[in-house]
Amino acid sequence: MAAFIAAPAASSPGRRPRPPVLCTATPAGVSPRAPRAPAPRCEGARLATGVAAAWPLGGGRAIGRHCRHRRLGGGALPAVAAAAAAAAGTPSLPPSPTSKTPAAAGAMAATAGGTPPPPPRRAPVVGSIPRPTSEDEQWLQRSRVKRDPANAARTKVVICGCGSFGTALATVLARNGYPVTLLARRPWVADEINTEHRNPKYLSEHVLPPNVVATTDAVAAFDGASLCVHAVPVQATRAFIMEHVDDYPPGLPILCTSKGLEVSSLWLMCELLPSLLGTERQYAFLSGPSFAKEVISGLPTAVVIAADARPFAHQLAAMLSSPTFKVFTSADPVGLEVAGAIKNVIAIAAGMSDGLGLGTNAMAALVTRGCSEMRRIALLKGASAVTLSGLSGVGDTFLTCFGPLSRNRTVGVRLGRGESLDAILASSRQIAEGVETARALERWLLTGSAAMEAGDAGGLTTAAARAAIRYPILLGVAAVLDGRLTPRDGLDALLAMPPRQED
Ligand SMILES: NC(=O)c1ccc[n+]([C@@H]2O[C@H](COP(=O)([O-])OP(=O)(O)OC[C@H]3O[C@@H](n4cnc5c(N)ncnc54)[C@H](O)[C@@H]3O)[C@@H](O)[C@H]2O)c1
Ligand SMILES: O=P(O)(O)OC[C@H](O)CO
Repeated sequence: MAAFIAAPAASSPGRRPRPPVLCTATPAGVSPRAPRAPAPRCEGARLATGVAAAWPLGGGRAIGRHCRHRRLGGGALPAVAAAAAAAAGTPSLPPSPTSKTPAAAGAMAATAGGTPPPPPRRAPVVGSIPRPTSEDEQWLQRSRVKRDPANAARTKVVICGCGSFGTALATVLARNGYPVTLLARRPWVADEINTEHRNPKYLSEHVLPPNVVATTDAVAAFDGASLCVHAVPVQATRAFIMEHVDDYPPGLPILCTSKGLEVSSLWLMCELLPSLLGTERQYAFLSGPSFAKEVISGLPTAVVIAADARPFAHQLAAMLSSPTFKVFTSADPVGLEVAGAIKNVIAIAAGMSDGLGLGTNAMAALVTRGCSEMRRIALLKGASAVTLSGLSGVGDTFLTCFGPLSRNRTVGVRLGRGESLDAILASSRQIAEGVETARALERWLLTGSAAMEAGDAGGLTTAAARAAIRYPILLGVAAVLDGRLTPRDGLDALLAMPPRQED
């Protein structure tokens, strides 16, 4: 890991984006403090607004038509995203309630009851993800060659979130030779990791490699780090980052593993993190079928890392890859994240079906139709269909819906057997992200850009009526979690729906 990405060259409309500029300044690997190239221009946003303005962005996020401001309906610059989305005909998520920008406030007023925004004029663009270029392939080769033990030993990784997945990824990285520091919340947890080489709260039966250490001191944890792995649950992320925001070294790249939609903003992690930690750093997102327990046990696992800047994804893939941990790369963080969030909600539904004893036919139908709902939302958000059929899409959905280790599935099974949600959550120490994500999704589907979705939905005109037809499983899970429906009534309502053309 001797080189890292400084910034891509600006692209012009109609021209093929130029390859990212590489910074080879630091032999110790990813340097958060390396001098940066001039900020690129965000062509997508500039074209969309028709103004020759420029926004500073880090990494490869501003590459022509792949600009994240066009694809995302929120993020660090909601006004820009909304303008770009409107011009491109791509719906956007409502801005964060905490947003301070006047444009965002206006957009919120519109969502809250003013004039509704116009429906999109054309269908979202699908398949706009770039193909690997020869430069990408060269990078992949170079990255593989670079993972030599001496270099790894000088590349410190800090992991935020000392739970199951943080601990499992710490082990993967440490086995590859990287020194890892887990940022723990409790001193006794850090002490036991340092003295006994075990995480006493999560996966405690596993001995951690000696190059995994822990601390509760954030300044010490971040000091000298070349990469930060974010494994804090989605709903705790905002508070966690607000607490430590001054401790993050400028430019420290982030690899996020959390899956879900933040309830307060309705944002994905690829929108939330840059809004909290700024756009002048690289972000990548890891997902795919990967139970922490199997990862730490060294059982074969394959995941995907997505980043707007492909070389960054390649570098991270090289850091994490091993014979039992295969890392594919993608340039579609939005697709990966939408799928990662929604599969947890589908898994709750699958669990309910199992808990009710409805059999495998029902389960397969439910999961398949759940995937249709996932696909509809992902395409609305500008994701690639390829991502949805990949490891982070159906791959992780299969694992979570059918795998006995899934916490989300377990919540569903217990609901189906008649336990209350409060009792289930009170008796579980671990996070089931699908619970809060289901609530966020319901709000987004009823008030957000999905509610604006144009097209034929049986002549129904209200957003709620259209959403009920298009997203019966996702909305049904939210209603059950909220106590408005029993699992039995929810599944009966699904069965009572008239058959229609499969889509
Ligand atoms: N466990 C898995 O198999 C797995 C696999 C892939 C992805 N993920 C994702 O990784 C993320 C983390 O999941 P996990 O399995 O590690 O969860 P977990 O329940 O095992 O642990 C959560 C960790 O977050 C910490 N935490 C909670 N609130 C916090 C706060 N306010 N500030 C700081 N830390 C806080 C807890 O102390 C704990 O260390 C989730 O989004 C999950 O979907 C999990
Ligand atoms: O245990 P779950 O339901 O949170 O699922 C874990 C991971 O997301 C599997 O990839």
